[in-house]
Amino acid sequence: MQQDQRRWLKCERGKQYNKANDHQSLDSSRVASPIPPRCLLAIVDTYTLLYLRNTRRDSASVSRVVMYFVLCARAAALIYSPRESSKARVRSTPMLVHTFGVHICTSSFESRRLRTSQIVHIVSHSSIIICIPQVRVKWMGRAGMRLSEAESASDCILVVGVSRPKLAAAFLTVALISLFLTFHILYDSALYSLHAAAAAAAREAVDSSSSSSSLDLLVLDNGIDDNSYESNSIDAVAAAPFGTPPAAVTPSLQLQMAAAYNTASPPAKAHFPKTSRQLPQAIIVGVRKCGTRALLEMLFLHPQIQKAAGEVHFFDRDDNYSKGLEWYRKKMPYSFKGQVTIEKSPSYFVTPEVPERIFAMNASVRLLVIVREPVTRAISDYAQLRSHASSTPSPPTSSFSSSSSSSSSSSSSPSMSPVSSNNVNSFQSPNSSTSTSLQQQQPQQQQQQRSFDELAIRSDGTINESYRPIAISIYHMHMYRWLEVFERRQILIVNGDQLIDDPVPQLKRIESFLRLESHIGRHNFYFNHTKGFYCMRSDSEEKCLKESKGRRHPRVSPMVVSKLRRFFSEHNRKFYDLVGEDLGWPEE
Ligand SMILES: Nc1ncnc2c1ncn2[C@@H]1O[C@H](COP(=O)(O)OS(=O)(=O)O)[C@@H](OP(=O)(O)O)[C@H]1O
Repeated sequence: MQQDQRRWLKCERGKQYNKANDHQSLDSSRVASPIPPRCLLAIVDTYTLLYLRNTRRDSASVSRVVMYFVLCARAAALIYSPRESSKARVRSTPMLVHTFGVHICTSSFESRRLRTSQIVHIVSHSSIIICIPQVRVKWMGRAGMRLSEAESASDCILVVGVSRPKLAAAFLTVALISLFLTFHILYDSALYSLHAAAAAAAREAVDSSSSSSSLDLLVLDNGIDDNSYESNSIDAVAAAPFGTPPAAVTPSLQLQMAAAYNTASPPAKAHFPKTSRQLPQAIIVGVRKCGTRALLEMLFLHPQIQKAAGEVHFFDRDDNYSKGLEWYRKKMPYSFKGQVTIEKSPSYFVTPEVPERIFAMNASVRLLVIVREPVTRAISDYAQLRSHASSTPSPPTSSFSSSSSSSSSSSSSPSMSPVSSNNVNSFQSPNSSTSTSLQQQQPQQQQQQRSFDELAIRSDGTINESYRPIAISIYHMHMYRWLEVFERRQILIVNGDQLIDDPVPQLKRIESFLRLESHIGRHNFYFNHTKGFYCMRSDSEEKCLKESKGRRHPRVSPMVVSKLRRFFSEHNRKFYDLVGEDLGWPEE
């Protein structure tokens, strides 16, 4: 105790000394005598205190040796470069003390700054005690800084510096968050790689299954671009005049599709613990060529959204539907609890049975209907049909169905009322086409060689409403069926034209519709001038949709366009009334 008191006195004496010599250069002769020989100057900040507290002085660890050299260098810098700012030095000095093995004694220091010249002086004499204030060691008890009874009495240090617990806490928080994020990113990328590997394996399986078949019609893309599964099948159906049974998908092709899809499902074991395949809580039900793929990919930027690969066509194809919900569930991606699984199959929108089937699966499902200005959509549809017709080899045939026959059959087709039982099949996709033959594709393929103008406007100048690209664009004819089954609040109408021009506002609407936190923002997009569309950017990659999205449209005569717009204006108004939103499409 006596020793403690002596040390205390020394500190106090130093304090007195400082008071007396406030802002004066130190006179070493005046302070030399009462000072124990091993006392050194210490300028201690919070981190050093922590370090001092947690490191045993007698441990000869590598870090201690390294520290010794570092501190000696710093001491030299301090002594020989007095012109450096005192602030920097005050920060760098404390370790000196630790290395030279000094203990800490504290006192109620008065507030006062140590001048650079003083520090230099102190260090060069290395045997001075001055108690300098501005020590606010808030988070280390004073007891922790006092000498214990057992310890040597010869050491004492000067404590100068500023304790910064808040800064330390901030650093610690940032460090912890960075650690957490790093871990999260690693975990995410591992998850992504596993899924990618599963998808690649699935694609390989599909490739091999389709290449081994005699018909090379099926191109299944399990990833970003969807058109594959839909394109060949639905396009063929779409090419048919409205109201005629779909003709493109042969039984053998259907079998291939089913086989391909069976093999295409990712291996059941490729998933993380705590993930499972969920039936979709939200479905993009259409409309074809309105940006359904872009919408799904953009939504997939949201961490809470998982998307099904490709198009599942569960509800619109009887053969798929007959396989049951478990089959459908297995087509869904693995998801964590709380994530929303989304599927998109654009032909759901126009297939009469679909609303009730979806309702039977989940009465509270959320539905997204993306629409686009109807004439542009029809032209886009035509462009796709034409592109696929030209890339699909024509079977040898001499038969050719003239345009008038197609038109007349269309005009005599039943009205589009879906409640008519005759009409149920009119929009039915490939599942109902099992009785059709390959030959029936021929006129459709050849039909696509004709111009849009010819196909959309009959020779007598009337609109060919039964031409499928036109028929699909008459949105209210399909929409009302959905509203007979679902409440309006379960359906969100997405503006496909705006999604092209400026995706973020539409995506924000959807996030809120799906009750998800807002996450997707402008940082997720950049405009690709070559493509003429927005492309996506996430932490890991930048991605544009492939060429089949954003095709060059054929030239359509302005007269035909304005004629079609006039035709659609009344239908559009009916659609606006039905959904209670005016999408502002041009009427001329
Ligand atoms: N960001 C972005 N990049 C590329 N394409 C975009 C994008 N956003 C919307 N679109 C529009 O999406 C149209 C294709 O629509 P779908 O994906 O619904 O087509 S499909 O029914 O699945 O075949 C496609 O139609 P076309 O331009 O006629 O090809 C695009 O206009």
